[in-house]
Amino acid sequence: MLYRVAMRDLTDVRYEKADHTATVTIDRPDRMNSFRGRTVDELIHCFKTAWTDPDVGAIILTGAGDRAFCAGGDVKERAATGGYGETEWGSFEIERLHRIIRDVPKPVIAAVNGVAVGGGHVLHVLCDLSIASNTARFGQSGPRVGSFDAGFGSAYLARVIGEKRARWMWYLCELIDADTALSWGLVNLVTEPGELLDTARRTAAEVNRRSPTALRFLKHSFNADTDHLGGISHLAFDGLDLFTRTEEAAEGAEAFAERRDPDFRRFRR
Ligand SMILES: CC(C)(COP(=O)(O)OP(=O)(O)OC[C@H]1O[C@@H](n2cnc3c(N)ncnc32)[C@H](O)[C@@H]1OP(=O)(O)O)[C@@H](O)C(=O)NCCC(=O)NCCSC(=O)c1cc(O)c2ccccc2c1O
Repeated sequence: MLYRVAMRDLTDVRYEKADHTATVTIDRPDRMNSFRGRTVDELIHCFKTAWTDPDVGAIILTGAGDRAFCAGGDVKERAATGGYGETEWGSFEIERLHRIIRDVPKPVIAAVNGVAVGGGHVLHVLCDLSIASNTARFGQSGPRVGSFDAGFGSAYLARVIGEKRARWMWYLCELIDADTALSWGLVNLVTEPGELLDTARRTAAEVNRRSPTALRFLKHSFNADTDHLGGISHLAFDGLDLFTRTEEAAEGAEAFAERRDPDFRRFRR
């Protein structure tokens, strides 16, 4: 079934605007703010709304509750259905969301209020700035649950924190804490949990005092240096689409849903 996203129909995401700052909140706390197809469509809708609103100068991305910023793709949905559910156009638009976060000509600030893992970790990495609660944890989990992000999610991450650390994150699938993330340059600031949103709003307010045209050109120029990774992402998402239909990927998702360790031994080549 297809549907059209409209602001009044948002179910998975909240959109608020105050003091020239748009706050986009992933609102699925019972699933650790993981995303399904509809969540991604709604996020795109909110980012486009903020992009085209001349009254908005900066955007904050955060998660509902105090446990999770975003736990990536909804693995339970994938284990049950093999996909990420209904979408506006029948396609899972995560690659478009990545592009919009990079391309929107306004600074995007991640307020990481809890765990940022898998595709949720990629979202904060793509934001211009990241501010974390001291309870936040960060990691990649694809090789544990039968997935990967071989474009911005790996190569751009390596650009941000260095090759060894990025490979460690992807190969071991361990979570790191906020202080380690700060020391790796993965986040800009760490705050007390209760001060996170105020700090993000204050940062957005500072950004809003700067020349929007200068910021727009700076963002594009920062991006230009790594934009070729979009081509790799494109290739990798097509590869991931094929991979998620395999028994190996299903073993990862099913093991997560069944709360057991995956057994990938039979897939070694
Ligand atoms: C996030 C965790 C580290 C949290 O651990 P913790 O011990 O604090 O909490 P629980 O494990 O007990 O979780 C609480 C509750 O939330 C449910 N939950 C957690 N994460 C998810 C999720 N991703 N999807 C659905 N549900 C989730 C969990 O089952 C519990 O529910 P109960 O009902 O049992 O209480 C830890 O939970 C964790 O490691 N989660 C999995 C993280 C993960 O692997 N994410 C997905 C990676 S793959 C991905 O993100 C991805 C991204 C893409 O862009 C894709 C694009 C195209 C195709 C595929 C893609 C893709 O796979």
